[in-house]
Amino acid sequence: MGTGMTPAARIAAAAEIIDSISAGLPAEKALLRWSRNSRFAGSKDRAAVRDHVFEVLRRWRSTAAQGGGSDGRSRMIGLLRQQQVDPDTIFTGEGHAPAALSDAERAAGALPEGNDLLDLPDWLADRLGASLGDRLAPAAEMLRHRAPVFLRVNTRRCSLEAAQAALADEGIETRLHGLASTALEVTAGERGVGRSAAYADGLVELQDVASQAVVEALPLSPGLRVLDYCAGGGGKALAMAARTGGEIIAHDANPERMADIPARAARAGARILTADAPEGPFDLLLCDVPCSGSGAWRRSPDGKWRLDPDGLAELCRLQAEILDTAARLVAPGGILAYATCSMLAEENGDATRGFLDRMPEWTSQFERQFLPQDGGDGFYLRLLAAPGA
Ligand SMILES: C[S@@+](CC[C@H](N)C(=O)[O-])C[C@H]1O[C@@H](n2cnc3c(N)ncnc32)[C@H](O)[C@@H]1O
Repeated sequence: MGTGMTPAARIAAAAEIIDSISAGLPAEKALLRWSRNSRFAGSKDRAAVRDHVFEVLRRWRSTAAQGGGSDGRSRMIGLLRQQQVDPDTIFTGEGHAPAALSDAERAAGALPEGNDLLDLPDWLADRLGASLGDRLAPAAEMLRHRAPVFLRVNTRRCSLEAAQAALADEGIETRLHGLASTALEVTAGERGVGRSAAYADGLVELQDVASQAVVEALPLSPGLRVLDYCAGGGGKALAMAARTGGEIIAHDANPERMADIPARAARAGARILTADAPEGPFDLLLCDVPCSGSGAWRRSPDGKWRLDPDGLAELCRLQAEILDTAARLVAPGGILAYATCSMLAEENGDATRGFLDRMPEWTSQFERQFLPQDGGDGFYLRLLAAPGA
C-alpha cells in the first residue's frame, strides 16, 4: 500500500501516461507500466489516475482543442476546463503537482467545434454520420461519458427484487432499466460488485443492458438446439442459458477465450458445453462477431483512435466469412442471429444485406440497432431465417 497521492499528483501522473499513449503504447500497457513504477500509489490513487486517463481518451480531440496542445499536460488542462475546474488551482508546481501554468498556456485553447466536439476521427465521423444521420451527435456525445455499470439478474436463481435486496445489504444500490427485463443499473457501490456475495453466488453477472436486450430479442425456447458460435468469455451464452434453462453449446475460434466459461456457468447453475468443432444442425445459432466495438467505445475509448479504414475493411471481410461458414450449421427453418457491438452500417445492415444477396433463399425476420442513447452500449441484431426443409 502506498502513502497516497494528492489530486494534483494524480493529474501529473495521468499527463505522463497520456504521453506514453500518444507515443504508441496501448492504454492498458501504459497504465500497467506506470503502476509498476509507482509503488507509492494506493488503490484509490490508481483508480483515480485510470479514470483521468480514460476521460481524456474519450475526449482526445476536445481536450486538446480546449487545452491548446496535444501533449498530456495540455489535454489534462483541457479536461479540467471541461469540468469547470480552474487549472491554476491544480497546476501549482508545489509538491508533486504539475508545474505552474505559463501565460501562454493560460491564453491557449478554444471551445471545441465540429469533429473536435464529436470527439471522433474525421473518417469515422463521416462513416458514422452516414450510418446514423441525425442520431450521430447524441451517440457521439454519449461516447464522451463513462458507461454505467449494469448487472444481469440470473432469474433462474432469484427475482430482480431479491437480487436488489441482496446487493443493497452489501452497499450496492441498483435500479431497474427499461431496455431489458433482467437488467439492474448500479447507482452506488459499483466497485464492490466483484467482491459481493450476490455475484459469487451467481445471483448476478456483469453485462451491459443492450447486450441483455439482444439476448432477450432472440427467439429462444426450451428444447431448441442452440450454438453460440463466437462465445468469447460466454456473456451471451450464459444469458441464453438463463432464458432457456437448457444446454447451450459454445464455440470460439480462439478456445482460450472460453477459459472462464466453466467457472461462470457453475456459479450461475447453467449448462454450457464448449465445442472446438460443433456439429450442426442448430435451431438457433448466434454469431456475436468480432467487430470495431464502436458501440462500446465508452468502455474501451482507445479503440476510437486506433481503428483505421483498413482495419474496418478487414473486420468486414471476417464478418462475411463467419456468416457464410456458420450458416452451414443452421437447421432448415432455423435462425442465424447476427450481432455486433457496432454502430457502423458496414458491419451491420450492409454485412447482413451482403449475406442475403449471396444467399437469396434466406430471409430477414428482425433487425434492430441499439444506440448508447437507449441507455446501454451500441449493439446491432438481425435475425436471418434459413429456408425450410
Ligand atoms: C464480440 S466477441 C464475443 C463476445 C461474447 N459473445 C460475449 O457476449 O461475451 C467475438 C469473438 O469471436 C471470436 N472469433 C473470431 N473469429 C472467429 C471465427 N472465425 N469463428 C468463431 N469465432 C471467432 C473471437 O475470438 C471473439 O472471442
